[in-house]
Amino acid sequence: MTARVIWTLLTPVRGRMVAAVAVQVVSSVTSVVPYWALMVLIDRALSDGADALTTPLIVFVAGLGASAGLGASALFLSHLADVELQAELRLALADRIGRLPLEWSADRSSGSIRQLLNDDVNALHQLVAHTLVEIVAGVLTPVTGLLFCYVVDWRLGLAATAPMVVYAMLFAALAGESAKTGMGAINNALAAVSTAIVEYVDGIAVLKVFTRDAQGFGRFAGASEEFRRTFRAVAGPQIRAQAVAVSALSAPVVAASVLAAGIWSHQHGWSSPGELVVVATVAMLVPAGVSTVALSNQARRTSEAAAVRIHEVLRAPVRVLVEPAAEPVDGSLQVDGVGYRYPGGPEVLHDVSLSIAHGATVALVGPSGSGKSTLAAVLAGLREPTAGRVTIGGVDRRSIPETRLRRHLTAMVQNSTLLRSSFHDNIALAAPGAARAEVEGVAREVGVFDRIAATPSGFDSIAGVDAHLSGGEAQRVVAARSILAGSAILVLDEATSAADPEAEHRVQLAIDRAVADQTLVMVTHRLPTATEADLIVVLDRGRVVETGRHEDLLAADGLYRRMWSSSIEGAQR
Ligand SMILES: Nc1ncnc2c1ncn2[C@@H]1O[C@H](COP(=O)(O)OP(=O)(O)OP(=O)(O)O)[C@@H](O)[C@H]1O
Repeated sequence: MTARVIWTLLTPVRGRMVAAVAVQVVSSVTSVVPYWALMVLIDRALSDGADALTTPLIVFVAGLGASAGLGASALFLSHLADVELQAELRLALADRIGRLPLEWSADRSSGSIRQLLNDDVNALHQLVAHTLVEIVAGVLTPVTGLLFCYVVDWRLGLAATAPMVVYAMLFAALAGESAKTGMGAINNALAAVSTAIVEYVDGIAVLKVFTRDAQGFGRFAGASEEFRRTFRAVAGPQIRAQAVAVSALSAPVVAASVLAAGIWSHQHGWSSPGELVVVATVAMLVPAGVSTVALSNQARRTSEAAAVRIHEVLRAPVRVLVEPAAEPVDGSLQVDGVGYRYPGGPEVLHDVSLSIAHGATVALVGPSGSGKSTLAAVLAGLREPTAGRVTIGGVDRRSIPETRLRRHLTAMVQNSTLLRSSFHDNIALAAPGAARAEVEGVAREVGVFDRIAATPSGFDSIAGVDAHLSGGEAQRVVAARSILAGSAILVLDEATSAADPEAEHRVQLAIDRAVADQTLVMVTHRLPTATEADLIVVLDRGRVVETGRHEDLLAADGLYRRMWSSSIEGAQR
Protein backbone atom coordinates (compact mmCIF):
# COMPACT_ATOMS: atom_id res chain seq x y z
CA MET A 1 0.00 0.00 0.00
CA THR A 2 2.70 2.49 1.05
CA ALA A 3 4.81 1.46 -1.94
CA ARG A 4 1.88 2.17 -4.27
CA VAL A 5 1.28 5.56 -2.61
CA ILE A 6 4.95 6.48 -3.06
CA TRP A 7 4.96 5.31 -6.68
CA THR A 8 1.90 7.50 -7.35
CA LEU A 9 3.46 10.53 -5.63
CA LEU A 10 6.63 10.07 -7.66
CA THR A 11 4.70 10.36 -10.96
CA PRO A 12 6.21 13.71 -12.04
CA VAL A 13 9.81 12.54 -11.46
CA ARG A 14 9.53 8.81 -12.14
CA GLY A 15 11.89 9.03 -15.13
CA ARG A 16 14.65 10.63 -13.07
CA MET A 17 14.19 8.23 -10.17
CA VAL A 18 14.34 5.19 -12.45
CA ALA A 19 17.49 6.66 -14.04
CA ALA A 20 19.01 7.28 -10.56
CA VAL A 21 18.30 3.70 -9.46
CA ALA A 22 19.61 2.29 -12.77
CA VAL A 23 22.87 4.26 -12.43
CA GLN A 24 23.22 3.00 -8.84
CA VAL A 25 22.66 -0.59 -10.01
CA VAL A 26 25.51 -0.18 -12.52
CA SER A 27 27.68 1.41 -9.81
CA SER A 28 27.01 -1.48 -7.37
CA VAL A 29 27.53 -4.21 -9.94
CA THR A 30 30.77 -2.68 -11.24
CA SER A 31 32.05 -2.05 -7.72
CA VAL A 32 33.80 -5.45 -7.88
CA VAL A 33 35.83 -4.53 -10.98
CA PRO A 34 38.62 -2.73 -9.06
CA TYR A 35 38.82 -5.67 -6.64
CA TRP A 36 39.18 -8.09 -9.51
CA ALA A 37 41.95 -5.81 -10.92
CA LEU A 38 43.64 -5.68 -7.50
CA MET A 39 43.58 -9.47 -7.35
CA VAL A 40 45.26 -9.74 -10.76
CA LEU A 41 47.72 -7.02 -9.74
CA ILE A 42 48.85 -8.84 -6.58
CA ASP A 43 49.15 -12.22 -8.29
CA ARG A 44 51.12 -10.77 -11.23
CA ALA A 45 53.35 -8.78 -8.88
CA LEU A 46 54.20 -12.00 -7.08
CA SER A 47 54.84 -14.01 -10.26
CA ASP A 48 55.40 -12.10 -13.54
CA GLY A 49 57.24 -9.07 -12.21
CA ALA A 50 56.52 -5.37 -12.79
CA ASP A 51 55.97 -5.41 -16.63
CA ALA A 52 52.44 -6.85 -16.61
CA LEU A 53 51.15 -4.57 -13.89
CA THR A 54 50.16 -1.51 -15.89
CA THR A 55 46.80 -2.77 -17.22
CA PRO A 56 45.44 -4.10 -13.90
CA LEU A 57 46.68 -0.92 -12.20
CA ILE A 58 44.80 1.26 -14.69
CA VAL A 59 41.68 -0.91 -14.38
CA PHE A 60 41.98 -0.76 -10.58
CA VAL A 61 42.17 3.06 -10.43
CA ALA A 62 39.65 3.62 -13.25
CA GLY A 63 37.27 1.06 -11.72
CA LEU A 64 37.36 2.76 -8.31
CA GLY A 65 36.81 6.14 -9.97
CA ALA A 66 33.97 4.90 -12.19
CA SER A 67 32.13 3.18 -9.35
CA ALA A 68 32.41 6.24 -7.08
CA GLY A 69 31.47 8.57 -9.97
CA LEU A 70 28.41 6.48 -10.85
CA GLY A 71 27.32 6.40 -7.19
CA ALA A 72 27.64 10.19 -6.98
CA SER A 73 25.71 10.58 -10.28
CA ALA A 74 22.88 8.43 -8.92
CA LEU A 75 22.63 10.70 -5.85
CA PHE A 76 22.84 13.79 -8.06
CA LEU A 77 19.91 12.54 -10.18
CA SER A 78 17.86 11.64 -7.10
CA HIS A 79 18.53 15.11 -5.60
CA LEU A 80 17.42 16.76 -8.85
CA ALA A 81 14.25 14.66 -8.75
CA ASP A 82 13.74 15.68 -5.12
CA VAL A 83 13.97 19.42 -5.84
CA GLU A 84 11.54 19.10 -8.76
CA LEU A 85 9.11 16.92 -6.80
CA GLN A 86 9.05 19.26 -3.79
CA ALA A 87 8.17 22.22 -6.02
CA GLU A 88 5.48 20.22 -7.87
CA LEU A 89 3.96 18.82 -4.68
CA ARG A 90 3.80 22.19 -2.95
CA LEU A 91 1.95 23.64 -5.97
CA ALA A 92 -0.33 20.60 -6.25
CA LEU A 93 -1.12 20.69 -2.51
CA ALA A 94 -1.80 24.44 -2.51
CA ASP A 95 -4.05 24.01 -5.57
CA ARG A 96 -5.90 21.07 -4.00
CA ILE A 97 -6.36 22.79 -0.64
CA GLY A 98 -7.78 25.79 -2.54
CA ARG A 99 -10.38 23.55 -4.20
CA LEU A 100 -11.32 21.50 -1.12
CA PRO A 101 -14.54 22.41 0.68
CA LEU A 102 -13.89 25.21 3.20
CA GLU A 103 -14.73 22.88 6.07
CA TRP A 104 -11.58 20.90 5.28
CA SER A 105 -9.46 23.79 6.56
CA ALA A 106 -12.03 24.73 9.23
CA ASP A 107 -11.58 21.26 10.75
CA ARG A 108 -7.77 21.51 10.81
CA SER A 109 -5.40 23.71 12.74
CA SER A 110 -3.16 26.06 10.76
CA GLY A 111 -0.26 24.15 12.39
CA SER A 112 -1.28 20.87 10.76
CA ILE A 113 -1.68 22.52 7.33
CA ARG A 114 1.75 24.12 7.73
CA GLN A 115 3.16 20.74 8.71
CA LEU A 116 1.75 19.25 5.52
CA LEU A 117 3.03 21.94 3.16
CA ASN A 118 6.37 22.33 4.85
CA ASP A 119 7.52 19.50 7.12
CA ASP A 120 5.86 16.63 5.25
CA VAL A 121 7.10 17.79 1.86
CA ASN A 122 10.59 18.26 3.37
CA ALA A 123 10.42 14.78 4.93
CA LEU A 124 10.11 13.34 1.42
CA HIS A 125 13.67 14.58 0.78
CA GLN A 126 15.08 11.64 2.74
CA LEU A 127 12.97 9.18 0.75
CA VAL A 128 13.46 10.58 -2.73
CA ALA A 129 16.99 11.96 -2.54
CA HIS A 130 18.53 9.28 -0.34
CA THR A 131 16.61 6.20 0.76
CA LEU A 132 15.76 4.61 -2.60
CA VAL A 133 19.27 4.96 -3.98
CA GLU A 134 20.94 4.07 -0.67
CA ILE A 135 18.85 0.92 -0.22
CA VAL A 136 19.78 -0.25 -3.72
CA ALA A 137 23.45 0.47 -2.91
CA GLY A 138 23.18 -1.03 0.59
CA VAL A 139 21.68 -4.29 -0.69
CA LEU A 140 23.18 -4.73 -4.16
CA THR A 141 26.80 -3.79 -3.39
CA PRO A 142 27.22 -6.40 -0.61
CA VAL A 143 25.33 -9.05 -2.64
CA THR A 144 27.56 -8.43 -5.68
CA GLY A 145 30.63 -8.47 -3.40
CA LEU A 146 29.64 -11.82 -1.88
CA LEU A 147 28.85 -13.31 -5.31
CA PHE A 148 32.30 -12.13 -6.43
CA CYS A 149 33.84 -13.98 -3.46
CA TYR A 150 32.00 -17.20 -4.44
CA VAL A 151 33.07 -16.81 -8.08
CA VAL A 152 36.71 -16.38 -7.02
CA ASP A 153 36.59 -19.44 -4.77
CA TRP A 154 33.48 -20.94 -3.18
CA ARG A 155 35.47 -21.83 -0.04
CA LEU A 156 36.45 -18.19 0.38
CA GLY A 157 32.83 -17.21 -0.37
CA LEU A 158 31.67 -19.43 2.49
CA ALA A 159 34.30 -17.90 4.81
CA ALA A 160 33.08 -14.40 3.88
CA THR A 161 29.43 -15.39 4.55
CA ALA A 162 30.15 -17.15 7.87
CA PRO A 163 30.45 -13.95 10.01
CA MET A 164 26.98 -12.85 8.87
CA VAL A 165 25.44 -16.22 9.78
CA VAL A 166 27.16 -16.08 13.19
CA TYR A 167 25.87 -12.51 13.67
CA ALA A 168 22.26 -13.49 12.88
CA MET A 169 22.39 -16.55 15.19
CA LEU A 170 23.98 -14.61 18.06
CA PHE A 171 21.46 -11.78 17.73
CA ALA A 172 18.47 -14.15 17.66
CA ALA A 173 19.75 -16.08 20.71
CA LEU A 174 20.56 -12.98 22.79
CA ALA A 175 17.59 -10.75 21.85
CA GLY A 176 15.15 -13.60 22.53
CA GLU A 177 11.47 -12.63 22.79
CA SER A 178 12.11 -8.89 22.42
CA ALA A 179 13.04 -9.36 18.75
CA LYS A 180 9.56 -10.79 18.08
CA THR A 181 7.75 -7.93 19.87
CA GLY A 182 9.43 -5.72 17.31
CA MET A 183 9.21 -1.96 17.03
CA GLY A 184 5.39 -1.89 17.21
CA ALA A 185 5.27 -1.54 21.01
CA ILE A 186 7.91 1.20 20.96
CA ASN A 187 6.09 3.11 18.23
CA ASN A 188 2.80 2.88 20.16
CA ALA A 189 4.43 4.18 23.34
CA LEU A 190 6.08 6.99 21.36
CA ALA A 191 2.72 7.95 19.80
CA ALA A 192 1.22 8.13 23.33
CA VAL A 193 4.01 10.52 24.38
CA SER A 194 3.33 12.74 21.32
CA THR A 195 -0.41 12.84 22.12
CA ALA A 196 0.31 13.75 25.75
CA ILE A 197 2.68 16.53 24.65
CA VAL A 198 0.07 17.99 22.27
CA GLU A 199 -2.60 17.79 25.01
CA TYR A 200 -0.28 19.47 27.48
CA VAL A 201 0.87 22.25 25.14
CA ASP A 202 -2.63 22.92 23.73
CA GLY A 203 -4.17 23.21 27.16
CA ILE A 204 -1.26 24.84 28.96
CA ALA A 205 -2.96 28.24 29.34
CA VAL A 206 -6.21 26.72 30.63
CA LEU A 207 -4.36 24.39 32.97
CA LYS A 208 -2.31 27.27 34.35
CA VAL A 209 -5.36 29.47 34.91
CA PHE A 210 -6.86 26.69 37.00
CA THR A 211 -3.45 25.97 38.56
CA ARG A 212 -3.81 22.42 37.37
CA ASP A 213 -0.69 22.28 35.23
CA ALA A 214 0.61 19.48 37.40
CA GLN A 215 -2.27 17.30 36.19
CA GLY A 216 -1.55 17.82 32.50
CA PHE A 217 2.11 17.31 33.23
CA GLY A 218 1.24 14.13 35.13
CA ARG A 219 -0.29 12.54 32.02
CA PHE A 220 2.75 13.53 29.97
CA ALA A 221 5.11 12.20 32.66
CA GLY A 222 3.11 8.94 32.81
CA ALA A 223 3.36 8.49 29.03
CA SER A 224 7.11 9.22 29.14
CA GLU A 225 7.58 6.67 31.92
CA GLU A 226 5.61 4.09 29.92
CA PHE A 227 7.80 4.81 26.90
CA ARG A 228 10.96 4.40 29.02
CA ARG A 229 9.65 1.08 30.39
CA THR A 230 8.66 -0.26 26.94
CA PHE A 231 11.91 0.92 25.41
CA ARG A 232 13.90 -0.83 28.14
CA ALA A 233 11.87 -4.02 27.83
CA VAL A 234 11.94 -4.18 24.02
CA ALA A 235 14.95 -2.22 22.87
CA GLY A 236 17.21 -2.94 25.87
CA PRO A 237 17.76 -6.66 25.09
CA GLN A 238 17.99 -5.85 21.38
CA ILE A 239 20.67 -3.21 21.93
CA ARG A 240 22.65 -5.55 24.21
CA ALA A 241 22.28 -8.39 21.69
CA GLN A 242 23.30 -6.08 18.87
CA ALA A 243 26.36 -4.87 20.81
CA VAL A 244 27.61 -8.44 21.27
CA ALA A 245 26.49 -9.90 17.93
CA VAL A 246 27.89 -7.06 15.85
CA SER A 247 31.38 -8.02 16.98
CA ALA A 248 31.03 -10.99 14.58
CA LEU A 249 30.91 -8.42 11.76
CA SER A 250 33.86 -6.34 12.99
CA ALA A 251 36.80 -5.94 10.62
CA PRO A 252 39.31 -8.02 12.66
CA VAL A 253 36.87 -10.96 13.02
CA VAL A 254 35.88 -10.95 9.34
CA ALA A 255 39.50 -10.53 8.19
CA ALA A 256 40.71 -13.28 10.55
CA SER A 257 38.02 -15.74 9.43
CA VAL A 258 38.55 -15.14 5.69
CA LEU A 259 42.35 -15.08 5.99
CA ALA A 260 42.36 -18.31 8.05
CA ALA A 261 40.18 -20.05 5.44
CA GLY A 262 42.24 -18.41 2.67
CA ILE A 263 45.60 -19.58 4.05
CA TRP A 264 44.22 -23.10 4.43
CA SER A 265 42.88 -22.96 0.86
CA HIS A 266 46.19 -21.52 -0.43
CA GLN A 267 48.14 -24.31 1.30
CA HIS A 268 46.05 -26.80 -0.67
CA GLY A 269 46.75 -24.86 -3.85
CA TRP A 270 43.10 -23.78 -4.32
CA SER A 271 43.54 -20.01 -4.04
CA SER A 272 46.19 -17.48 -4.88
CA PRO A 273 47.53 -14.86 -2.43
CA GLY A 274 45.80 -12.13 -4.50
CA GLU A 275 42.47 -13.94 -4.18
CA LEU A 276 42.63 -14.32 -0.45
CA VAL A 277 43.72 -10.70 0.18
CA VAL A 278 41.00 -9.32 -2.08
CA VAL A 279 38.23 -11.58 -0.74
CA ALA A 280 39.19 -10.56 2.83
CA THR A 281 38.97 -6.87 1.78
CA VAL A 282 35.57 -7.28 0.08
CA ALA A 283 34.21 -9.32 3.02
CA MET A 284 35.14 -6.49 5.41
CA LEU A 285 33.12 -4.00 3.32
CA VAL A 286 29.92 -6.10 3.17
CA PRO A 287 28.61 -5.31 6.72
CA ALA A 288 28.85 -1.54 6.06
CA GLY A 289 26.15 -1.81 3.35
CA VAL A 290 23.87 -3.79 5.65
CA SER A 291 24.14 -1.19 8.42
CA THR A 292 23.39 1.66 5.96
CA VAL A 293 20.05 0.00 5.22
CA ALA A 294 19.35 -0.57 8.93
CA LEU A 295 20.20 3.04 9.82
CA SER A 296 18.00 4.52 7.09
CA ASN A 297 14.97 2.60 8.44
CA GLN A 298 13.72 5.22 10.94
CA ALA A 299 14.08 8.08 8.44
CA ARG A 300 12.33 5.93 5.85
CA ARG A 301 9.36 5.30 8.15
CA THR A 302 9.03 9.05 8.89
CA SER A 303 9.06 9.97 5.22
CA GLU A 304 6.64 7.17 4.33
CA ALA A 305 4.15 8.50 6.91
CA ALA A 306 4.57 12.00 5.38
CA ALA A 307 4.00 10.54 1.89
CA VAL A 308 0.74 8.93 3.02
CA ARG A 309 -0.51 12.22 4.55
CA ILE A 310 0.33 14.14 1.35
CA HIS A 311 -1.34 11.49 -0.79
CA GLU A 312 -4.54 11.65 1.30
CA VAL A 313 -4.84 15.40 0.73
CA LEU A 314 -4.13 15.10 -2.99
CA ARG A 315 -6.93 12.53 -3.22
CA ALA A 316 -9.46 14.29 -0.92
CA PRO A 317 -12.70 14.99 -2.78
CA VAL A 318 -12.92 18.57 -4.06
CA ARG A 319 -16.08 20.64 -3.98
CA VAL A 320 -18.33 19.36 -6.77
CA LEU A 321 -20.51 21.77 -8.68
CA VAL A 322 -23.89 20.13 -9.29
CA GLU A 323 -25.31 21.96 -12.28
CA PRO A 324 -24.21 24.64 -14.74
CA ALA A 325 -23.56 27.80 -12.75
CA ALA A 326 -26.08 30.61 -12.97
CA GLU A 327 -25.91 34.01 -11.29
CA PRO A 328 -28.12 34.46 -8.20
CA VAL A 329 -30.73 37.12 -9.00
CA ASP A 330 -30.78 38.64 -5.49
CA GLY A 331 -29.89 37.99 -1.83
CA SER A 332 -32.80 35.72 -0.97
CA LEU A 333 -32.07 32.44 0.79
CA GLN A 334 -34.07 29.23 0.56
CA VAL A 335 -33.17 26.41 2.96
CA ASP A 336 -34.77 23.05 2.20
CA GLY A 337 -34.56 20.12 4.64
CA VAL A 338 -30.99 20.90 5.65
CA GLY A 339 -29.15 18.51 7.96
CA TYR A 340 -25.56 18.71 9.12
CA ARG A 341 -23.23 16.26 10.77
CA TYR A 342 -19.62 17.12 11.74
CA PRO A 343 -17.18 14.52 10.42
CA GLY A 344 -17.51 11.39 12.55
CA GLY A 345 -20.17 12.90 14.83
CA PRO A 346 -23.97 12.68 15.19
CA GLU A 347 -26.32 14.90 13.17
CA VAL A 348 -26.53 18.33 14.88
CA LEU A 349 -28.95 20.05 12.48
CA HIS A 350 -32.13 18.25 11.53
CA ASP A 351 -34.44 19.03 8.63
CA VAL A 352 -34.06 22.83 8.75
CA SER A 353 -36.25 24.66 6.23
CA LEU A 354 -36.41 28.46 5.96
CA SER A 355 -37.43 31.03 3.43
CA ILE A 356 -35.58 34.34 3.74
CA ALA A 357 -36.57 37.25 1.49
CA HIS A 358 -33.97 39.53 -0.09
CA GLY A 359 -33.09 42.41 2.26
CA ALA A 360 -34.49 40.75 5.40
CA THR A 361 -32.72 40.92 8.75
CA VAL A 362 -32.79 37.48 10.36
CA ALA A 363 -31.75 36.62 13.91
CA LEU A 364 -30.80 33.05 14.85
CA VAL A 365 -31.48 32.50 18.53
CA GLY A 366 -31.66 29.48 20.82
CA PRO A 367 -30.08 27.86 23.87
CA SER A 368 -26.38 27.08 23.95
CA GLY A 369 -25.51 24.15 21.68
CA SER A 370 -28.79 24.40 19.75
CA GLY A 371 -26.94 24.72 16.43
CA LYS A 372 -26.96 28.48 15.74
CA SER A 373 -23.28 28.70 14.74
CA THR A 374 -23.52 25.52 12.70
CA LEU A 375 -26.55 26.82 10.79
CA ALA A 376 -24.79 30.17 10.25
CA ALA A 377 -21.73 28.33 8.87
CA VAL A 378 -23.96 26.28 6.55
CA LEU A 379 -25.78 29.41 5.34
CA ALA A 380 -22.44 31.19 4.87
CA GLY A 381 -21.19 28.35 2.67
CA LEU A 382 -18.41 27.52 5.14
CA ARG A 383 -19.84 24.03 5.64
CA GLU A 384 -21.66 21.87 3.09
CA PRO A 385 -25.00 20.54 4.38
CA THR A 386 -24.96 16.75 4.72
CA ALA A 387 -28.67 16.68 3.77
CA GLY A 388 -30.98 19.04 1.89
CA ARG A 389 -29.92 22.14 0.02
CA VAL A 390 -29.44 25.89 0.25
CA THR A 391 -30.50 28.14 -2.62
CA ILE A 392 -29.14 31.67 -3.05
CA GLY A 393 -31.11 34.07 -5.23
CA GLY A 394 -32.78 31.08 -6.93
CA VAL A 395 -29.54 29.15 -7.59
CA ASP A 396 -28.42 25.98 -5.77
CA ARG A 397 -25.39 27.08 -3.76
CA ARG A 398 -23.44 23.98 -4.76
CA SER A 399 -23.48 25.15 -8.36
CA ILE A 400 -21.75 28.44 -7.55
CA PRO A 401 -17.93 28.26 -7.65
CA GLU A 402 -16.23 29.36 -4.41
CA THR A 403 -14.73 32.49 -5.94
CA ARG A 404 -18.08 33.67 -7.29
CA LEU A 405 -19.91 32.68 -4.10
CA ARG A 406 -17.89 35.25 -2.13
CA ARG A 407 -19.26 38.05 -4.34
CA HIS A 408 -22.77 37.21 -3.24
CA LEU A 409 -22.17 36.19 0.31
CA THR A 410 -19.86 37.46 3.04
CA ALA A 411 -19.40 35.73 6.36
CA MET A 412 -18.12 37.10 9.61
CA VAL A 413 -17.77 34.16 11.93
CA GLN A 414 -16.52 33.48 15.43
CA ASN A 415 -12.80 33.96 15.94
CA SER A 416 -12.47 36.02 12.77
CA THR A 417 -8.84 37.01 12.75
CA LEU A 418 -7.03 39.85 11.10
CA LEU A 419 -4.53 39.03 8.39
CA ARG A 420 -0.94 40.05 8.94
CA SER A 421 -1.21 42.91 6.48
CA SER A 422 -2.09 46.61 6.63
CA PHE A 423 -5.36 47.71 8.22
CA HIS A 424 -6.30 49.17 4.82
CA ASP A 425 -5.86 45.78 3.13
CA ASN A 426 -7.63 44.02 5.99
CA ILE A 427 -10.71 46.17 5.51
CA ALA A 428 -10.51 46.17 1.70
CA LEU A 429 -9.96 42.38 1.56
CA ALA A 430 -13.15 41.65 -0.36
CA ALA A 431 -13.09 44.97 -2.26
CA PRO A 432 -9.44 45.35 -3.31
CA GLY A 433 -10.18 48.34 -5.55
CA ALA A 434 -11.80 50.37 -2.75
CA ALA A 435 -10.54 53.97 -2.45
CA ARG A 436 -8.78 55.05 0.74
CA ALA A 437 -11.68 57.39 1.55
CA GLU A 438 -14.18 54.50 1.34
CA VAL A 439 -12.05 52.33 3.64
CA GLU A 440 -11.66 55.15 6.16
CA GLY A 441 -15.36 55.99 5.94
CA VAL A 442 -16.46 52.48 6.79
CA ALA A 443 -13.89 52.33 9.62
CA ARG A 444 -15.41 55.54 10.97
CA GLU A 445 -18.90 54.04 10.74
CA VAL A 446 -18.00 51.13 12.98
CA GLY A 447 -16.01 53.34 15.35
CA VAL A 448 -12.51 52.02 14.79
CA PHE A 449 -11.11 54.92 12.72
CA ASP A 450 -9.51 56.81 15.63
CA ARG A 451 -7.89 53.68 16.99
CA ILE A 452 -6.30 52.83 13.61
CA ALA A 453 -5.31 56.46 12.94
CA ALA A 454 -3.42 56.47 16.26
CA THR A 455 -1.20 53.51 15.25
CA PRO A 456 2.35 54.34 14.01
CA SER A 457 1.53 54.25 10.28
CA GLY A 458 -2.24 54.66 10.48
CA PHE A 459 -4.08 52.53 7.93
CA ASP A 460 -0.71 51.29 6.61
CA SER A 461 0.24 49.77 9.98
CA ILE A 462 0.52 46.01 9.85
CA ALA A 463 -2.02 44.27 12.10
CA GLY A 464 -0.32 42.19 14.77
CA VAL A 465 3.11 43.74 14.03
CA ASP A 466 2.81 47.54 14.33
CA ALA A 467 -0.32 47.47 16.44
CA HIS A 468 -2.21 44.92 18.51
CA LEU A 469 -5.95 45.56 18.64
CA SER A 470 -8.23 44.31 21.40
CA GLY A 471 -10.77 41.57 20.57
CA GLY A 472 -13.60 44.11 20.26
CA GLU A 473 -11.52 46.45 18.07
CA ALA A 474 -10.50 43.58 15.80
CA GLN A 475 -14.15 42.61 15.43
CA ARG A 476 -14.97 46.14 14.33
CA VAL A 477 -12.27 45.92 11.65
CA VAL A 478 -13.85 42.66 10.48
CA ALA A 479 -17.30 44.31 10.55
CA ALA A 480 -15.92 47.13 8.37
CA ARG A 481 -14.51 44.51 5.99
CA SER A 482 -17.88 42.75 5.77
CA ILE A 483 -19.75 46.00 5.14
CA LEU A 484 -17.31 47.11 2.44
CA ALA A 485 -17.63 43.75 0.69
CA GLY A 486 -21.15 44.90 -0.23
CA SER A 487 -22.35 41.41 -1.07
CA ALA A 488 -26.06 40.69 -1.22
CA ILE A 489 -25.95 38.46 1.88
CA LEU A 490 -24.04 39.03 5.09
CA VAL A 491 -23.84 36.26 7.72
CA LEU A 492 -22.63 37.37 11.14
CA ASP A 493 -21.85 35.02 13.98
CA GLU A 494 -21.13 36.73 17.28
CA ALA A 495 -20.30 39.90 15.39
CA THR A 496 -20.11 42.03 18.48
CA SER A 497 -19.52 39.56 21.28
CA ALA A 498 -16.08 40.90 22.21
CA ALA A 499 -17.18 44.52 22.18
CA ASP A 500 -18.48 46.45 25.19
CA PRO A 501 -22.25 47.25 25.16
CA GLU A 502 -21.78 50.82 23.85
CA ALA A 503 -19.44 49.64 21.08
CA GLU A 504 -21.76 46.74 20.30
CA HIS A 505 -24.67 49.10 19.79
CA ARG A 506 -22.56 51.30 17.51
CA VAL A 507 -21.33 48.41 15.38
CA GLN A 508 -24.85 47.03 15.20
CA LEU A 509 -26.21 50.40 14.02
CA ALA A 510 -23.45 50.67 11.44
CA ILE A 511 -24.15 47.20 10.10
CA ASP A 512 -27.92 47.82 10.05
CA ARG A 513 -27.43 51.08 8.14
CA ALA A 514 -24.91 49.59 5.76
CA VAL A 515 -27.00 46.54 4.92
CA ALA A 516 -30.31 48.28 4.40
CA ASP A 517 -30.55 46.66 0.97
CA GLN A 518 -28.78 43.44 1.91
CA THR A 519 -29.90 40.22 3.55
CA LEU A 520 -28.44 40.01 7.06
CA VAL A 521 -28.39 36.76 9.01
CA MET A 522 -26.95 37.06 12.49
CA VAL A 523 -26.45 34.70 15.39
CA THR A 524 -27.20 36.38 18.64
CA HIS A 525 -27.15 35.51 22.32
CA ARG A 526 -28.47 38.90 23.42
CA LEU A 527 -32.17 38.82 22.68
CA PRO A 528 -32.61 42.64 22.71
CA THR A 529 -30.44 42.71 19.56
CA ALA A 530 -33.01 40.47 17.85
CA THR A 531 -36.15 42.51 18.59
CA GLU A 532 -35.94 44.57 15.39
CA ALA A 533 -35.31 41.59 13.14
CA ASP A 534 -37.75 40.86 10.29
CA LEU A 535 -37.49 37.19 11.12
CA ILE A 536 -36.36 35.48 14.32
CA VAL A 537 -35.48 31.80 13.92
CA VAL A 538 -35.56 29.88 17.23
CA LEU A 539 -33.46 26.75 17.30
CA ASP A 540 -33.56 23.96 19.85
CA ARG A 541 -31.42 20.83 19.70
CA GLY A 542 -30.71 21.32 15.99
CA ARG A 543 -34.35 21.93 14.95
CA VAL A 544 -36.22 25.10 14.07
CA VAL A 545 -38.94 25.25 16.73
CA GLU A 546 -40.37 28.74 16.10
CA THR A 547 -40.10 31.48 13.50
CA GLY A 548 -41.60 34.97 13.37
CA ARG A 549 -41.23 38.55 14.54
CA HIS A 550 -40.54 39.46 18.15
CA GLU A 551 -44.17 40.30 19.02
CA ASP A 552 -45.55 37.17 17.31
CA LEU A 553 -43.11 34.96 19.16
CA LEU A 554 -43.91 36.56 22.53
CA ALA A 555 -47.59 35.97 21.80
CA ALA A 556 -46.89 32.36 20.79
CA ASP A 557 -45.72 31.74 24.35
CA GLY A 558 -43.09 29.14 23.45
CA LEU A 559 -39.33 28.75 23.91
CA TYR A 560 -38.66 32.33 22.71
CA ARG A 561 -41.00 33.78 25.33
CA ARG A 562 -39.29 31.72 28.06
CA MET A 563 -35.84 32.84 26.87
CA TRP A 564 -37.07 36.45 26.71
CA SER A 565 -38.49 36.32 30.24
CA SER A 566 -35.30 34.92 31.71
CA SER A 567 -33.18 37.49 29.83
CA ILE A 568 -35.36 40.32 31.26
CA GLU A 569 -35.08 38.81 34.76
CA GLY A 570 -31.32 38.50 34.27
CA ALA A 571 -31.11 42.19 33.28
CA GLN A 572 -33.15 43.29 36.29
CA ARG A 573 -31.10 41.28 38.76
N1 LIG B 1 -16.29 21.48 15.17
C1 LIG B 1 -17.21 20.69 15.71
N2 LIG B 1 -17.07 19.35 15.67
C2 LIG B 1 -18.01 18.53 16.20
N3 LIG B 1 -19.13 18.96 16.79
C3 LIG B 1 -19.34 20.28 16.87
C4 LIG B 1 -18.39 21.21 16.33
N4 LIG B 1 -18.88 22.46 16.56
C5 LIG B 1 -20.06 22.30 17.20
N5 LIG B 1 -20.34 21.00 17.38
C6 LIG B 1 -21.57 20.44 18.00
O1 LIG B 1 -22.68 20.87 17.25
C7 LIG B 1 -23.77 21.21 18.12
C8 LIG B 1 -24.24 22.63 17.81
O2 LIG B 1 -23.18 23.53 18.13
P1 LIG B 1 -23.24 25.08 17.73
O3 LIG B 1 -21.92 25.67 18.06
O4 LIG B 1 -23.73 25.20 16.34
O5 LIG B 1 -24.35 25.61 18.75
P2 LIG B 1 -24.65 27.11 19.18
O6 LIG B 1 -26.14 27.18 19.30
O7 LIG B 1 -24.01 28.07 18.27
O8 LIG B 1 -23.99 27.13 20.60
P3 LIG B 1 -23.46 28.41 21.46
O9 LIG B 1 -24.62 29.29 21.65
O10 LIG B 1 -23.02 27.78 22.73
O11 LIG B 1 -22.36 29.03 20.66
C9 LIG B 1 -23.25 21.04 19.54
O12 LIG B 1 -23.73 19.80 20.01
C10 LIG B 1 -21.75 21.00 19.39
O13 LIG B 1 -21.21 20.12 20.34
